[in-house]
Amino acid sequence: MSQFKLQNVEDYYEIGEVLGSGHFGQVRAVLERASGVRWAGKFLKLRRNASSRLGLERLSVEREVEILQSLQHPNIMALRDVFESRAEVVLIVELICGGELFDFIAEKESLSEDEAIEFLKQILKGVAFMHSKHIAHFDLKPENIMLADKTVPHPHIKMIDFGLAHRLTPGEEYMSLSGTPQYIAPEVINYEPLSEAADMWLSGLSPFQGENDEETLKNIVGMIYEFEDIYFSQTSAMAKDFIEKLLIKDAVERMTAEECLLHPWIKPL
Ligand SMILES: Cc1ccc2c(c1)c1c3c(c(C)cc1n2CCCN)C(=O)NC3=O
Repeated sequence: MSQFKLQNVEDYYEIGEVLGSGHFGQVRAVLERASGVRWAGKFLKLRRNASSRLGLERLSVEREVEILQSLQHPNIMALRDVFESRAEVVLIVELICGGELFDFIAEKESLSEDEAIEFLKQILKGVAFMHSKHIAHFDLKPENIMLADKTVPHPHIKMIDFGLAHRLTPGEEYMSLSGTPQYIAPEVINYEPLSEAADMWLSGLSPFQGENDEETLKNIVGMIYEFEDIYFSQTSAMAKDFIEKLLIKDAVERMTAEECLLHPWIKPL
């Protein structure tokens, strides 16, 4: 059982505004008293007892911490410190000020394929790194792809929220139904053993989006999608080939992150 710092987090960090919240608890801006450096604090409510449905099991928090401690990469949010009290664990993590990639793209008039490739390469390098350590994120979606600083000419990608991440042991089957409907892979919906390939199921503009979650899930399992002209008329054939090689139902046939980095759309000859 991992031991986190038992000191009061507020003795070391001034707690600031809420940046976001989710199933786990809240993310708040924090200021390190000794250095004046700004970080983010992920406040995770712990389950009070085994029968409670509220809060997180301590074991799942330990898993997230252990995974973050082994993932030091320029495109993955860094973990700095961990505090715990009776009711919560606080992860002190890198403050990522550039907002979500999704919003950055939405605010732009247009995004060229070259600009898209520049972002995609960073995401793929981070995913290839975590997969090289047999760690899968299992919740890669636009909200979890952020920018360190969106005011620079070439913004830097930071992947966040490893709350559903898992270290996969070769030969050990891992199933889960967690994830976000419009972005989860067919093998998750079918409750089949999962691998790093579940992270490679294209997320972003989901071509499977249905009227509701049930329809979306049916579209995914049935591989019912189309490159609607209103979105893809200006998309190159190479880009569509890249997408099609990711939207493959059989996880074994789907491109890996390393294979994506060698695809001619990403790495022209
Ligand atoms: C400036 C800002 C604004 C919102 C933030 C964050 C930072 C943020 C951060 C993190 C997470 C898990 C969620 C976060 N959120 C919530 C939204 C994330 N999709 C994080 O790990 N570092 C952040 O800065």
